[in-house]
Amino acid sequence: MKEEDWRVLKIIEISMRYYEWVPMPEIIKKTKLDKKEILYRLKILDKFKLINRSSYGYRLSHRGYDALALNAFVKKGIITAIGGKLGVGKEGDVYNILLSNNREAVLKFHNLGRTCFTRGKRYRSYLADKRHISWLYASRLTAEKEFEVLTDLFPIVKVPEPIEQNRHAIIMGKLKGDELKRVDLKQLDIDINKLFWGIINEVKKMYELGYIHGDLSEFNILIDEDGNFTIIDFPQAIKIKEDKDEKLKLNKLPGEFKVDIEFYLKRDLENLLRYFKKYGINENLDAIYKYIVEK
Ligand SMILES: Nc1ncnc2c1ncn2[C@@H]1O[C@H](COP(=O)(O)OP(=O)(O)OP(=O)(O)O)[C@@H](O)[C@H]1O
Ligand SMILES: [Mg+2]
Ligand SMILES: [Mg+2]
Repeated sequence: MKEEDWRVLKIIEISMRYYEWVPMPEIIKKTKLDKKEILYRLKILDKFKLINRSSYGYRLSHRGYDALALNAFVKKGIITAIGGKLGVGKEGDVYNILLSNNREAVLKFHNLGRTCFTRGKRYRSYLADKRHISWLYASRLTAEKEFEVLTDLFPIVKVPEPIEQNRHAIIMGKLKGDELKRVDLKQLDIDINKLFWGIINEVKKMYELGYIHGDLSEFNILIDEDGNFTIIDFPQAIKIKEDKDEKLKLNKLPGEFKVDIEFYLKRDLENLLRYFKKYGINENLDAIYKYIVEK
């Protein structure tokens, strides 16, 4: 791809703030290229499936958005190679990458709207007042959110190191190990009770820093063969203070926000208790909840 191809693609990206389908006259006006050249560039972009077209005009495809983020990382000299897919989540794909300092890392694309928007509710707190949200905007917002949370938590809490963010993509430190869900803890030479309390203590630290994970379960904790664990996947994290402010703005009684915090935190804890019950850990939800929220 040539510089002009990227230019046309970026103009389409920018114009999508105003158009569902960006019309040709707009592309001509903004790129200052002539129509013949633009048509040629669009053909290339179309060949790589970076755009979609209709009778109204052109728009960025999900792949096109991925390409723009990737190109930005490459141009900044951050990424030198991209490898295989590590995982396909409901909201995005995770790839192995190589940084320019030869360090391995992972790249996570947030792709909201590619699948259905069933998790929409969780995002409502920060998308509430933005009408007509496009997947483009929503995906970028969740990536920014996840990056911000990781930045606030790392390295105090055991989470991946945040490295870079661009558009809907974040680069973070690569972790060894597998999802708890896919590991048989009995096969590991570890103290399961210690692991459980280790995770609970991370949740407590997270809470003290003002966050609730919001989707904590055996799917979002990675563990290596030595029993070292890391908590991942933060786009839906709940910022305790922000929630408080939001509710106060809506003229709710101060007591009411506590209900939400308690609900989300207890739901996370219930997931953990359910998982660890299979390994003979029988702790009481209210007692653990109290342990986390008290100073
Ligand atoms: N920093 C990392 N290092 C190694 N592997 C990772 C890392 N981050 C994510 N993964 C892998 O990619 C998978 C998907 O990542 P993550 O859970 O963050 O994305 P998601 O799309 O939100 O997934 P879900 O649909 O489960 O919510 C993880 O389950 C894990 O296997
Ligand atoms: Mg996940
Ligand atoms: Mg997730």
